[in-house]
Amino acid sequence: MTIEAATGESRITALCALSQQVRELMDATALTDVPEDELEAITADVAALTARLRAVARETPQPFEFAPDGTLRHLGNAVTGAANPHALPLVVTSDGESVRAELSFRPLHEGPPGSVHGGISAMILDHVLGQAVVVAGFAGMTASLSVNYRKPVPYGVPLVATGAFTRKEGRKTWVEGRIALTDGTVLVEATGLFVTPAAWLGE
Ligand SMILES: CCCCCCCCCCCCCCCC(=O)SCCNC(=O)CCNC(=O)[C@H](O)C(C)(C)COP(=O)(O)OP(=O)(O)OC[C@H]1O[C@@H](n2cnc3c(N)ncnc32)[C@H](O)[C@@H]1OP(=O)(O)O
Repeated sequence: MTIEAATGESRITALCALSQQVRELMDATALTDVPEDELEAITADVAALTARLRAVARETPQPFEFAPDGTLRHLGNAVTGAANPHALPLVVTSDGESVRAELSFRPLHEGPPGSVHGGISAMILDHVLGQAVVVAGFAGMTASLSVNYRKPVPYGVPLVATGAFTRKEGRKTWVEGRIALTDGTVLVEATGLFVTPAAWLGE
């Protein structure tokens, strides 16, 4: 490994650590009960930190790229990106046929009081289904996503998200998936249609 590559990876590690700290800041913000004067002091501190980060800034998040070990990564992705504070970040694995991710939502993700926002569940399923398309050997953009909410999704509880290919027709790929408790109880189900844009195929 060259010094230049090592330096770059070392900075990426630092960026991921910052992103994790910002997630903790977001969680703490959503749950804090400190008094108003303390809130005002913290707001000023955070504003100062924001200005320091913006001193040297890019226009887009970390790109989809090859990591030094040859694997693909997208550190700026809103769902999986370790360098994006918005991401859980979700870690999706595959057995070559389907995909799976273990996850746990946080109070920050609240929609209805005491449970997770339906849009957050849909976002996770959109991504898991998209990776199921890739594992099936295809690629595409979400054209439609149909979500069926069976039970409220709790936060602070271990969950499993899965996705799998169902069928293919021309540039259209259908996949299905779900978020379930670890005992298999299904909370949310989804089916998705992903379309490979003609331009991606050079058509
Ligand atoms: C091992 C390696 C690991 C690597 C690890 C990397 C992992 C990496 C995974 C990332 C996973 C990300 C998962 C998130 C994925 C998003 O979030 S994508 C963002 C959300 N989606 C979008 O922004 C899409 C916006 N829409 C579009 O760009 C275009 O409308 C589309 C969907 C590409 C279709 O455009 P198009 O190709 O021009 O469509 P068109 O030629 O008119 O239609 C083609 C066919 O699709 C049908 N169709 C098109 N749109 C629709 C629709 N909305 N509804 C129903 N049918 C439709 C048409 O009817 C037509 O059918 P046929 O006539 O062929 O039977």
